[in-house]
Amino acid sequence: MSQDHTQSPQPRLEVRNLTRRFGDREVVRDVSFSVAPGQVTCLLGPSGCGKSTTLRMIAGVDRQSSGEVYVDGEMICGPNFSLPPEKRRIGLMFQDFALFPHLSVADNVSFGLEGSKAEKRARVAELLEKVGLSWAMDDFPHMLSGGEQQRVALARALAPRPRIMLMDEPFSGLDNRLRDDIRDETLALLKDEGTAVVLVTHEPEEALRMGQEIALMRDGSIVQFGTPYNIYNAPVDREAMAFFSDINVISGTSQGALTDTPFGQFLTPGYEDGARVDIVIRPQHLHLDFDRAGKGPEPTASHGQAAAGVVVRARFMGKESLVEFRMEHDGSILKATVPNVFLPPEGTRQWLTLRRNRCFVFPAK
Ligand SMILES: Nc1ncnc2c1ncn2[C@@H]1O[C@H](COP(=O)(O)OP(=O)(O)OP(=O)(O)O)[C@@H](O)[C@H]1O
Repeated sequence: MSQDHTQSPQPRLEVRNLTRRFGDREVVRDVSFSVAPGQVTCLLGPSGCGKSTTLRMIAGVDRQSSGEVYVDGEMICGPNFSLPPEKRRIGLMFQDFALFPHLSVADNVSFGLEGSKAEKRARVAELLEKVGLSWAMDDFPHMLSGGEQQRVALARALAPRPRIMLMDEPFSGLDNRLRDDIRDETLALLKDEGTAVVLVTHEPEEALRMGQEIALMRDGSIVQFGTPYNIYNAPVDREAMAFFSDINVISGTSQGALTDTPFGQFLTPGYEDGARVDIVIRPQHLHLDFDRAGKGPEPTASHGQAAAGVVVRARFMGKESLVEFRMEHDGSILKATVPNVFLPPEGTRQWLTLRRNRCFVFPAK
């Protein structure tokens, strides 16, 4: 059974049970989700998981094997019906957007617009103002920077007032600082226009930053759907957790619904006696006990008991430092991020605790 990721009230875009087979391989399997006007849903996942194929089916440039797509409640493709791409009122924006080099910025934006000359001129002026490029109206694309060209492409995609915008890694050609600015501007503009957006990315930071909702995909299926907060803080499995950050794994064996670890006992309800379990935690939720080298802190309800490890590596990374420990109890390596410039010297012995409410229990791999 596929999960229903649709929501009320009526969504602008609704994708129901989309499946795409190439030969006997299902590259997209039973994908369902919906997007409200002015909202951004990110399709996030590793290369080859089926994100672009999903987008291509919504755009109408690829045909689904089964499933349906609705826009404002009207079916645009289904078992015996497929509206041609140009009739779908769907805007597209890809990484290798191509502006017409021989047309001015204004003509690029008005290309494909219908209506009187005056109407077109007004819409072009409105959009160029929104993307901050009124001054470049008469310039040609080669006279603009990469970021400016991207903004022209956005204005051009938005000019015909698409109900939906499909974006496939649209920002990956830009350098970091520029990318952050353009992402934020783009979001504001899309919201302002009330466009429903599906954004494909393989970068977790981009999805967390851009999406009101994230569909995490793996091997053609959505494995988790939710707000960035929930996807990050309540991962469905170990892979979903590891997709967003480094993880630390503390292995144990469940006995009487409890698992003993050097960090104290964890509740592991639902696991049979003898089942191997992994307690998983992100590096920022490991705490270092700075004050009492040599003598561990007392156990607490929120942090459990402390286990000792020796610093094997400490790296300064700007806002935070990453410290790696070799644990005394089993020689495993645990990583902790420390939110300041504190860099303990290699070889220092320290006590570590885990924030217990940030630990997840998953079946051992
Ligand atoms: N026309 C096709 N014929 C056969 N297989 C295809 C075709 N198009 C895509 N695939 C396969 O479908 C799978 C999903 O591809 P898709 O491009 O949707 O993935 P993706 O998640 O967007 O990856 P990327 O981020 O690398 O673009 C891949 O294994 C790809 O090889």
